[in-house]
Order: sequence, then C-alpha cells, then structure tokens
Amino acid sequence: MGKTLFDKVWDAHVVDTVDNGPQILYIDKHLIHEVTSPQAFNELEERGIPVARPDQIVATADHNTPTQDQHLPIRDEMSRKQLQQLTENCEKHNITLYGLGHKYNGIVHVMAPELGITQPGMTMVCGDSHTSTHGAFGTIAFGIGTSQVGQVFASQSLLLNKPKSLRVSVNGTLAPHVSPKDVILYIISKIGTNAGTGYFCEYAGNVFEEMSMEGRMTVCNMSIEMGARGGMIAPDQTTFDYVEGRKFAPQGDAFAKAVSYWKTLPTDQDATFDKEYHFDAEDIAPMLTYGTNPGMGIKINGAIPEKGDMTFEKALEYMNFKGGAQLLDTPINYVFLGSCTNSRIEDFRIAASYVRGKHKAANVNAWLVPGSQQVAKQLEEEGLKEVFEEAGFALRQPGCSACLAMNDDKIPAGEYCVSTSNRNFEGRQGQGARTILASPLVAAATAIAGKIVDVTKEAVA
Ligand SMILES: CC(C)[C@H](C(=O)O)[C@@H](O)C(=O)O
Ligand code: SF4
Repeated sequence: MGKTLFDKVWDAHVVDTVDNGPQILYIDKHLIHEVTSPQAFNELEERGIPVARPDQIVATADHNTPTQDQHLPIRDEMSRKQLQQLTENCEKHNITLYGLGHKYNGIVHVMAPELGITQPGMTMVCGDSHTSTHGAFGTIAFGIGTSQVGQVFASQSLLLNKPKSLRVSVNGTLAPHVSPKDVILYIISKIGTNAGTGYFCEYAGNVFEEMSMEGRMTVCNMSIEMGARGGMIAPDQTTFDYVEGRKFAPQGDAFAKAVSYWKTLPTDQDATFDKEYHFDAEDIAPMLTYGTNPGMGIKINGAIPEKGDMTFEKALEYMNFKGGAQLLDTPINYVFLGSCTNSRIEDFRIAASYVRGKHKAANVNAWLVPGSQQVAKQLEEEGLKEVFEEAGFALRQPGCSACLAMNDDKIPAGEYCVSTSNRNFEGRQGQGARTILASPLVAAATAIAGKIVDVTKEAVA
C-alpha cells in the first residue's frame, strides 16, 4: 500500500518503537520562544541534564514583546524578565537567539520559514500550537507542551503515538477576492473545531497546489483551529523556489540533492486516509467569524445562523450579535493586520493594493504589525510602509501583538476588532474585546470604510 506524505516523513524519523506502543521520533528543528521555554530550562537544570543538540534549536522573542520603541528598555516587568531569562538560558546552553531588535527577530512561525530554517521533510516542534504553520513546506510540524519541550531539550526526540490521517481536498477555481485565509476559515466553518482531533491533516487539490508559500502557511497555521495536531501540503516547485537561497537552506549541490529527496515525499496515488473531506473552490467566499471560536464563520454577505446550541447562544451574547443578522455594515473601530496567520509580505501587498490612495475611516484604529524584522524591511523597500502611513494606519514593530494581547496592544472591552489573526476566543485580544476573524483584504476594506463592507463587490488590483 502506498504511503502518505505524513507517513514518509514520520517513518524517516522513527528512532525506536515500543512494542504495541508509542514511537520515539527524532526532531530536526526545535523552535523556542520566551513564554513556553523557561520551565523546561528549569527542569533540565534541576535534573542536571545538558541540552542534547543546541545547534538544532533556534530561539526568538515574540509573544509579549512591545511593538513600539523596541530599542528602549522594556517597561513591562513580566515581559522584561521573560526576555532576560530567555537570553540567559540561550547563552548558557549555546542556543542561537534572535532577540528583540535583531534583524532576524520575529514571530517564530514567520521568521523560521523566511530564514530557510523550515525545510521540506523535516520534523519540527515548538512549545506553541501554531507550529502547524511550517507544515506548508511538507514538514511534520506541531506544537508541544512545556514538559515535551524539556524532553526535546534532553534528547532531541519525542515519545509519540502516531496520529490518524485526514485529507482535506479543495479543487476548482477560487473567486478573485477569496484568499487562503477564507479557504481555511470556510473549511473550519464546515467541519468544525473538533473534526481534526487525533488527526494530522494533509491539504490537497489544485487550490493548494496553486497557492503561494505564504498562502499555504496561512492555511496550515489554522490546522490547530480544527483540532488537528498539524497540517501539511506536499512540497513542489513553489516550495523549492521559496526555500532556495534562504540563509539556512542547503546551498549548491546540497540543495539539488535535497530537492531530489523532497520530490519523493508527496503522497502516493494508492495511499489511503482515515478520514477525507472534499470541497469545491467555487463555494468559497470571503469569510467572517461571528462567534467565539474560529468555526463560527459565515460568508461576508451571509447571515448568522438563526439558532444554535448553548455555545452558540453564549457566543452571540458575548459578541452582541443577533441570530439571523448580517455582519455587513457593522461599525468597526479596530482593525488588526498581523499575527503568524497573516503578517507576511504577501498579506500586506494585498492589503496595500486595496488601501493605496485611500484613507482609513475616522473611527478606526488600524494597526499593522509585521511578522518579522525582515517583513518590516520589505514593507519599506516596496514602498508599502508609505502607502499604509498615508492611509492613516499605525505601523508597529514585529511581534504577536494584539493576536493575544500579552503586551500593551489590547482591544478595549466591548469593541469589535476585525483581525487577521487565528483565534476569536473570549478576551483573546483584551478583556471583553470582540474579535471578528477575516482575511487581510477584508480587514483593509473594513479600516477604510469604518464598517464591514462586501469586498466581493469591489474591484481589486
Ligand atoms: C503562548 C502560546 C503557548 C500560545 C500557543 O500555544 O498557541 C500562543 O501562541 C497562542 O497563539 O495562543
Ligand atoms: S501570532 Fe498569535 S497565534 Fe501566532 S504564535 Fe503569536 S500569539 Fe500565537
């Protein structure tokens, strides 16, 4: 029987198998950040265990970093301490850290791919659920808990039960205003936030084949929001072209050799999956969420369902929306363009193409937070910084920012925020804040209009 992409990468990393039990998987790359690493370092120290492969670990500071005045000492004590601790731990254990202000600093799931740290066929982990992002490269990448972070520090491997396999196929032609974010929000709205529990997902079909790497990362990023441990897309020429020439990618002959291996990874024709879903691209429209989990999504010109269960009712109450209502024309005072879902250069190019020559509505606070220093630099080089500044957007420095509001970037209670991030949980963007998830295009259009508008009726460059 044929093998799936997941099987091939998994099997290539099995170090040992417990009879009828879990397997020990070798981990190629371990990414760490300030929030989930300190306890793991402490545990190692308490037990006198050294870090097994410091050269396979890369650290960044992203979650609670300020997005203004990053050159100044951090005011927030908790944030300052966490970053200090990360710096000390990395120094002590010889781990490369791209700390605040470093030219490679950024959100872990943005900076690692852009540096070529993420490569097809790898196993990658991070103490962070959106590690699934890296699956866009045909990589087994998933989030782990703090005790597992310790396991990987100590052994560069993990004890794991092999997950079941799930394939989500989308074929056909997407309408012009439909972006990768809409594709994944649509999928989750259809299958729910638990459909992937216990599974590792592969996205297949011409829609993903035709997507850029940025788009594939957006899709894989949200795999965790449908409950899957991770999501992957078969590596192809788009992947190889993206990886080639990046700082930590193999160079010259080594690259050619790697590509010939990567080409063997796509799922075999006769491989089977434990569960499959199929969708038509023609059915997908720009999406919005109306509730408090990413599965509560509707088409931009659709209506909120009339009725639902307790979770639904509670969500509507929190969001102050009515069953059966449309979201179009809802006044919006906050727009957040950022997060590891949508803070790559392509996301901002799309937003800029809409914003160019326009100005944000007077009621809107529009924040644009690049995913990394390199993206920030690109914004400048491509003249997009100017476009956004002229439109009245506030450009901040890289970090997770209002995606989870661990720093000062909080949405006030009761306010709606159209956000390009991945989670709309209660209080996610600040206590009492109401998040509406959307694509960069929809977020940009909202900022200009000061309310939700039907982008499908607009011409897009
Ligand atoms: C802080 C971190 C552990 C968390 C995660 O695991 O995803 C965060 O990144 C998030 O998006 O909620
Ligand atoms: S940007 Fe948001 S989702 Fe991504 S790692 Fe940071 S907090 Fe988590």
